[in-house]
Amino acid sequence: MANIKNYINGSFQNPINNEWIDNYNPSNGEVYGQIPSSSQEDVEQAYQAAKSAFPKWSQTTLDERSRILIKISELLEAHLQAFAEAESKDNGKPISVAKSVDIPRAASNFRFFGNAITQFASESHESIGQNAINYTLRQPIGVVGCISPWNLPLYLFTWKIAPAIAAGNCVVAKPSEITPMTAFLLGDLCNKAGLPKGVLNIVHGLGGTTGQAIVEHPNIKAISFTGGTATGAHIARVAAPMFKKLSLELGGKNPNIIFADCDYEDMLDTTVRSSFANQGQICLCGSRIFVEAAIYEQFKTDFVAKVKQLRVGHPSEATTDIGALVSKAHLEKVKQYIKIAKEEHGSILCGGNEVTIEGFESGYYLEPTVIEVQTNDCRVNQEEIFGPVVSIMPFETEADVLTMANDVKYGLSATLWTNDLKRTMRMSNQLQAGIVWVNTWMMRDLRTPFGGIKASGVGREGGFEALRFFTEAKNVCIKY
Ligand SMILES: NC(=O)C1=CN([C@@H]2O[C@H](COP(=O)(O)OP(=O)(O)OC[C@H]3O[C@@H](n4cnc5c(N)ncnc54)[C@H](O)[C@@H]3O)[C@@H](O)[C@H]2O)C=CC1
Ligand SMILES: O=C(O)/C=C/C=C(\O)C(=O)O
Repeated sequence: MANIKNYINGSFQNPINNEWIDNYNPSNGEVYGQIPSSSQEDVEQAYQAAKSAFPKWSQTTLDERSRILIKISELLEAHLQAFAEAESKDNGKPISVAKSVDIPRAASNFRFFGNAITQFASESHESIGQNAINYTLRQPIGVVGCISPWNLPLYLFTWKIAPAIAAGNCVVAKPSEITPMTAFLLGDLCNKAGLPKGVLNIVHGLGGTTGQAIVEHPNIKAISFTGGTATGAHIARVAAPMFKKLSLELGGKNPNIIFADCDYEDMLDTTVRSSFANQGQICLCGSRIFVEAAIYEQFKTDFVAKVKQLRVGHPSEATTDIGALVSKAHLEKVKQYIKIAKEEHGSILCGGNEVTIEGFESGYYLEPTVIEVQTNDCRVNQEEIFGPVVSIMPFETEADVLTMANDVKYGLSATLWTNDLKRTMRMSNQLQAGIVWVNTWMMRDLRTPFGGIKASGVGREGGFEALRFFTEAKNVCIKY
């Protein structure tokens, strides 16, 4: 059994209440370890450790903070294989994805913010004619909370804790209880890299108890959260009256808009990826595909043919394109949407069924599924499914597709396929999304603002936006 412990004040501890949660391997449906079901007392201990570490860490030079973060990055790279195997086992994603995407990006997050903090500058404003100069300090907040989801476990966990620590804060962090393993393994690397004890504290447990205790803690002054929109709304209700800073990265129902003048083969390959990467469990996946009528039938034939070639298999097989979904409950949720699609008179063009993998019959496998819908105004097009399921439908005009793309409660990302520059400019301006990709998908530059509008969240992560979130601006005005 692979048992996990809390990482508090630089050491590994059992939960005070000695209560545990089973940890499942999605590839075979078996329990393979236990994780702490931490209580408010554990969160308080983590908070106290963070509070004690803060005076020194907040005064640690930027060079030293940078050195430690880059060292963590190097250690992650040195342990790539072990971390990728752990991530794949915990989450069900193909090991190839964990090895080429998740763990390298986690390492990049530390390297990026290790470098970024040395370039982070504050502003000054000369009050001309008033004999005064203003300068703005960017001070760390103190103890901050970071709560992350299960779809990109270490990738998103480190996307929060790296900027928080770089900016001089101390952190109480909680990974998803569904995928806690790599966050647990990270603690050891932090010690090896020389991160002072108490700067990062990792408390495991359920959202409604452990997560809730972080959000409710009166002295944890900022919360950075990624996860479902309903949970984000709940966190906002708890945290807002306490005047906490909030960064909420929530769900998406992203349009993938394909015009007839696009580079067809590039579009086709990328659309398969943007639909089904990570079993479709990425908030940025293009789950609503709109295709210009002139190429709709051709696209439908070619897309379905390519999707049928995707191999659903055990995550450890090099040939696997689609691994297991993250949990039994999530598999059931996604299957429920396939049922809803049929009730709504959608046509299942391919997929729609569970897959049994020999030797792993209790794993959570589902065929990649393409549903042809008649209207954007159906549940399959309006609600986040977050699995290997996409819808397709044709459109006639730019105005029509823009209306449909925006006619959804979410506003995270949008992808546009066209070679028409003026159309690109018009549509990029009008699409209601925090991120627009044109002729590409999920091309990431960590300096760029990342986040959504509408029900997709509040605030931006990435680059200096993240460092601004994790600092308080204080203006000093000096009259001379
Ligand atoms: N980034 C995204 O867009 C993500 C979206 N989702 C969506 O959310 C749906 C539900 O997935 P869940 O695993 O239930 O996500 P969730 O939003 O409940 O979980 C995300 C994190 O929040 C924590 N959490 C839950 N309740 C909390 C609370 N009251 N206070 C503080 N922390 C809390 C969880 O323990 C986990 O660490 C998915 O089916 C999917 O549609 C899920 C994961 C990521
Ligand atoms: O920062 C990125 O590159 C990706 C972020 C993805 C999510 O926030 C998500 O899928 O939840």
